[in-house]
Amino acid sequence: MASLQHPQQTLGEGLPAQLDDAMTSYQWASSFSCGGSLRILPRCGFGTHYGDFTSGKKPVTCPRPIVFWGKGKHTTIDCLWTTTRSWENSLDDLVQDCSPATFGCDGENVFDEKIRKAGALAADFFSTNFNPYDFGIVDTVAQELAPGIVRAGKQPAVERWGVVAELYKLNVYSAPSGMFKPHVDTPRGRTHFGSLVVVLPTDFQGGQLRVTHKGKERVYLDKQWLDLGTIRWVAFYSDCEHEVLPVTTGHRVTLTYQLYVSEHIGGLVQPQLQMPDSKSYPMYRCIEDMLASPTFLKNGGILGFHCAYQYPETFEGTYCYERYPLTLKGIDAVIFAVFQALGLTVHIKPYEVRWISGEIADAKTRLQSLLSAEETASGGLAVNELERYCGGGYIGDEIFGHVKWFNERPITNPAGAGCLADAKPTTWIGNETEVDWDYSFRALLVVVPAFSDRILKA
Ligand SMILES: O=C(O)CCC(=O)C(=O)O
Ligand SMILES: [Fe+2]
Repeated sequence: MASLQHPQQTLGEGLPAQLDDAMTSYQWASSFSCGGSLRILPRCGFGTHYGDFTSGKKPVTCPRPIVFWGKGKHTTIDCLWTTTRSWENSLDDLVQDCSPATFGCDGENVFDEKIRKAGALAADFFSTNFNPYDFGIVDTVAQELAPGIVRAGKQPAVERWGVVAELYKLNVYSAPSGMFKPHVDTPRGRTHFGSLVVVLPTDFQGGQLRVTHKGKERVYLDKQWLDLGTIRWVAFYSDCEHEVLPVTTGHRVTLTYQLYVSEHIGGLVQPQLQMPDSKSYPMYRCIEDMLASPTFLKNGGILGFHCAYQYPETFEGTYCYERYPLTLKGIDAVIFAVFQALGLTVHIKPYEVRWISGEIADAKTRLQSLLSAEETASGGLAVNELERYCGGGYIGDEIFGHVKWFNERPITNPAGAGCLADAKPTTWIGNETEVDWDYSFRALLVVVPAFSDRILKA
């Protein structure tokens, strides 16, 4: 019996539609990218930048960034520091020592200046004094994008989780036409979720970064003239399509990092960092009311949510699923967290779009079907089969035949389609080729007991 009763319970028919609305508005308001800036403050004499953090009044500043590369070469990157530095190399030296940047396309690293015009130094060919951990950048990314608002429930090891930023490349996009056409970043493993771009303080124009997700667009780095002498950074979910617009003057020099969720970095992330209370999401109340309604999936069944984002997947199949909750992004993490907080089991199953065939019912019919009383014996069997998945075992895709879908199946990310239509006969480009990992969709499969057995956690 449902332990929670709300007045809305009698309005059973409208409840799925309310949840649908709450999910839509959350998606409109939620982040798939974030960014910030950091002022460079040259130091004279003694003293550190970190000491200032305690005052709470001064903005966080950072020292001039220096890049070291080649045999003893180095240059300080600060366009406001105009004095000639005879003891250093110039920015032009750095630009010249970069190799032409490639991108991944159909399993190969391809060089094609119609898609990407840039220079690159791989992380093992340079070093820098700039460290994004020092200025709260990684902490901010963890708070804004961290999929890890969800802890993987039963595992104590997951108490310490956090975000790791792995230095990947130095890139230079130079005038008159340095750019990178729309693409998604190549997935690099199960816990990979995003990309961080740090733009060093050179003087350039153009070179905005455009990131899109489900029709929403954010443009970063579009106010250079205000930002001379600052380091700017942008982080985004790497399955979201993005592009670097043409650089019209100067050199745009960036450090790029791969963002991973990590469970074992202890000191870097405060274990006491709280996940938001699941009850604070508007979806919580909708879901609670829906489950408390006797008309909602009366005889129980598997309620399916198609995830809004795509996730790295490898050929080995759907094992190691215990880590999946840590990497859920945005609304996907919220839906997972809410059902889990209410005491229901939620399984995360990757799939390819072609596995889930058939017509997609319109929203009204789909939501209405959740309130109809039919379906059952096979629903019960499927629930039992799904429970076997609990121990990390494999469950076949037949399960999808028993799922009652809440939302519509997503369409494949059209990354690069626009530019590649002219350039190459393919539909997918990444920032590097990668044969072992691909983006796949995921479904959240919620095991909903029959109303008579439903006990919700308060
Ligand atoms: O430099 C940027 O703003 C983004 C670069 C990028 O998309 C990439 O390196 O994959
Ligand atoms: Fe990219």
